[in-house]
Amino acid sequence: MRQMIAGNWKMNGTLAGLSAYASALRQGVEGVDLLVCPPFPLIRPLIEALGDASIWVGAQDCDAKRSGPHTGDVSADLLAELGARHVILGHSERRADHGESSTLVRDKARAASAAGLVPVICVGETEAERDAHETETVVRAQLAGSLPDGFSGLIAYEPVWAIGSGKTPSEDEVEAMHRAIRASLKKQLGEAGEAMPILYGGSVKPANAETLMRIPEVGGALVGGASLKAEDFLAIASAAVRD
Ligand SMILES: O=C(CO)COP(=O)(O)O
Repeated sequence: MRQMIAGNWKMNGTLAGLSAYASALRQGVEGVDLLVCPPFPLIRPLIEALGDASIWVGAQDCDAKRSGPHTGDVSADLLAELGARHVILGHSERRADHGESSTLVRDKARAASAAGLVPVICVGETEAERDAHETETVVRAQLAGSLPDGFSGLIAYEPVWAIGSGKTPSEDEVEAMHRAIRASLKKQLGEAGEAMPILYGGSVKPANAETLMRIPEVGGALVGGASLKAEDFLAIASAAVRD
C-alpha cells in the first residue's frame, strides 16, 4: 500500500513563503500520498497555491463542538468548507500545552468525522514513561481513550522524546510499537483496524527516512521540522514506499 507523508508545520510558515513552497511541492513525487498541515490561516491560501496538484491540505486541530460561543476555536465544519481534508488530533504538544485529554481527542475525532474530515490521531510516550517501561501501556490507553467507536482515519505514533530532538527509536523499537498499535486497533475496531495506516513521527529527516519507511507496519511519516523546507519534505517523500 502506498505510504502517506504528512507535514505538520506547527506554529510556523508565512503567507509570504507559500508560493515558493507550493511551486516546489507541485513537482511532486509519484505513488505517495502527500499532506501538508499549516496553521489555520494558511489553509485556504495553501490550497489555492497548490492548485490542481494532488496534494492534500489539512489542519492541526479542530474543536469538539460544531459551532457556538467558543472564542478562538475553529470548527471541523469550517475546516471542511475551506477545503481541508485531514485534521491532526491529540498531538502531544496539544496534550501538553493545552491539557487535552484522550476523551477530548475522541470528541474532536467525532466532530471531525461528522464534518467529513479524516482524523490523524497522535499517540506516544514521554521519555519518563519510556524509562519506566510503560510505553505500550501508555500508548494502548491513549488509543482506547482517543478513538471513537467505529473510528475511521489514521494513527500517528510519535514518541514525545523523539519530537524535535534528532533522536529516534531503533528500527526494532519502531516495529514493535507499530505491531502493538496494530494489535490494539484490531481489538478495538475489528476488521477496520487491520488496514488503518500507522504513521511514524519524531525527527524524520531525509537522512533516516528510507530506513524508517521500510519498517514493517510503518504506513508513512508525520514530519515536523523537515516539512518546512519543500526540498526536505520531497526528499522524505521520495523514500516512501510506492504502491
Ligand atoms: O511532532 C512532529 C510531527 O507532528 C515531529 O516533529 P519533528 O519532525 O520536528 O521531530
